[in-house]
Amino acid sequence: MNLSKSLVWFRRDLRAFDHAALHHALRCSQQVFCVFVYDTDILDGLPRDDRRLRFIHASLASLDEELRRLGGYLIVRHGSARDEVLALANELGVDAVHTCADYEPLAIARDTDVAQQLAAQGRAFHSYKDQVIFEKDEVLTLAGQPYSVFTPYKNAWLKRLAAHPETLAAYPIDAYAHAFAPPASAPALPALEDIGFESGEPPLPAGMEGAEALFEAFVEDIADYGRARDFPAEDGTSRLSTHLRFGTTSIRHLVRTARQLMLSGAGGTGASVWLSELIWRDFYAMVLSQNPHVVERSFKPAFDAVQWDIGPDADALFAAWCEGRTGYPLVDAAMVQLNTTGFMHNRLRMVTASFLTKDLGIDWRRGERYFALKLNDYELASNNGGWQWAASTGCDAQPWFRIFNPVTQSTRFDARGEFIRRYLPQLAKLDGKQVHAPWLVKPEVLAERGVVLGQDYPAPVVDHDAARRRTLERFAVVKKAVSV
Ligand SMILES: Cc1cc2nc3c(=O)[nH]c(=O)nc-3n(C[C@H](O)[C@H](O)[C@H](O)COP(=O)(O)OP(=O)(O)OC[C@H]3O[C@@H](n4cnc5c(N)ncnc54)[C@H](O)[C@@H]3O)c2cc1C
Repeated sequence: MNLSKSLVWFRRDLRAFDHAALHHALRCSQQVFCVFVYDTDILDGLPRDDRRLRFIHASLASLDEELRRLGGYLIVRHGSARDEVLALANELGVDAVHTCADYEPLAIARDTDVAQQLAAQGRAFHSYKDQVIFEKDEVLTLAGQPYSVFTPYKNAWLKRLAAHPETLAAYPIDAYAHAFAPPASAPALPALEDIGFESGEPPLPAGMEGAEALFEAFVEDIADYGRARDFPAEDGTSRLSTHLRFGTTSIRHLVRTARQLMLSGAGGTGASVWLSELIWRDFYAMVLSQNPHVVERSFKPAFDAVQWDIGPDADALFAAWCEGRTGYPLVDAAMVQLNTTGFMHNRLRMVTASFLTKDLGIDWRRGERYFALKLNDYELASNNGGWQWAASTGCDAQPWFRIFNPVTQSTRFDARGEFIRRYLPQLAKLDGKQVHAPWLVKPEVLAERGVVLGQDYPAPVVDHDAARRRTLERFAVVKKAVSV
């Protein structure tokens, strides 16, 4: 390719290092422009005070600064992304638009549309793999089918990486920076208020430097990750999910580092456990791209026969779950963490998703949508995969007869109740034994500790054992249809 002018369209790849589309555009063009669009097709459905917008806004400032250091700049537009990109491509007279591939069905439809309209203007559209290590059908079973179980997928993924180590090679930018179009009359980046959102601090350190600071701190303790990652009161995980979601870090950089730590022995057992988590991310991206029906329906069609509870009682239980009023402290503390910070620890995502579907009998799609609204790191593939796993409707799912007991999970993973007390101060005076199931504590003892059930903290909205029996009945419709 030998192009005169190119436009790089940034979406969920807000960085200026190890960036596939930027690298290719710079290499093959004489002049490269960069754009990000605050896409009204996505933003119109969001609340005006959205933590993710604050993260994006801060990350764009960091991206623009880095692009300027390299000799370029970022153009930021607000509108329907497909219209804005087409208009800008026309305005600048570029030969091609370059992007990093997105595997979500709506994004694929948008990109196909943009590619067609660009073609009609005589311009090319190039899309490059960037957000995962292996995409689409790059890792298949020996029979040429997509995997539906994680462990064999992971083994095949590792085998493919061993055979193709060049997959992890970084896409250099600096060496080709002379091709950046200089920032002649670039307007300042718009403030969040200019696009109808409230401004404020991002929910976590944003931008490339925010990601790198988190990663460096995490690597110090990565050896202990295999143990620490299960305890929500500990700071035992990387917290990089939001950065991976918006591409302020590079998945190749993370995998390369994890592998180096494994090879050198410096990462103990933790580095390989952490690498597995990154492979889960690729797995769910693959599942979505190979099975787009999961967006609306169960991965396993037989599970569409499950009848979830609906009606006013189910609505009231759903509201109690959303607001952290179920009377099960670990579930409630987790929901308060989500509502107040936009983050929820992985163990608690499993516990709360299991509770909604198996204890309250509510459709996983309602929970999935709530998480989508609240999570800073929300991404369709991992969220859908996680929910279908917990609801037992997905690939490699938790079998429906293994139902998390919210009290046992609490005593096991928050033994001293530290996490619960952090998010439910009304239970702060209960000791490590009482805090997991306050309804089992004598009312006079509770009262001494400042808690009246039903007043300071709710009584449980369901009885777990009875709910468990109802769930087993609910799943009886699929018992014969599938083998587990
Ligand atoms: C019901 C449910 C919903 C979820 N929704 C999302 C979501 O919307 N976005 C999201 O990024 N993750 C989601 N996860 C996966 C996981 O909970 C988060 O990735 C993790 O908690 C993020 O914290 P961390 O960055 O500290 O993770 P770490 O433990 O440090 O893991 C490193 C990275 O590996 C990836 N990862 C870890 N666990 C998983 C997993 N189970 N599936 C896929 N990728 C994983 C993430 O990119 C994560 O940042 C969901 C899990 C469940 C059970």
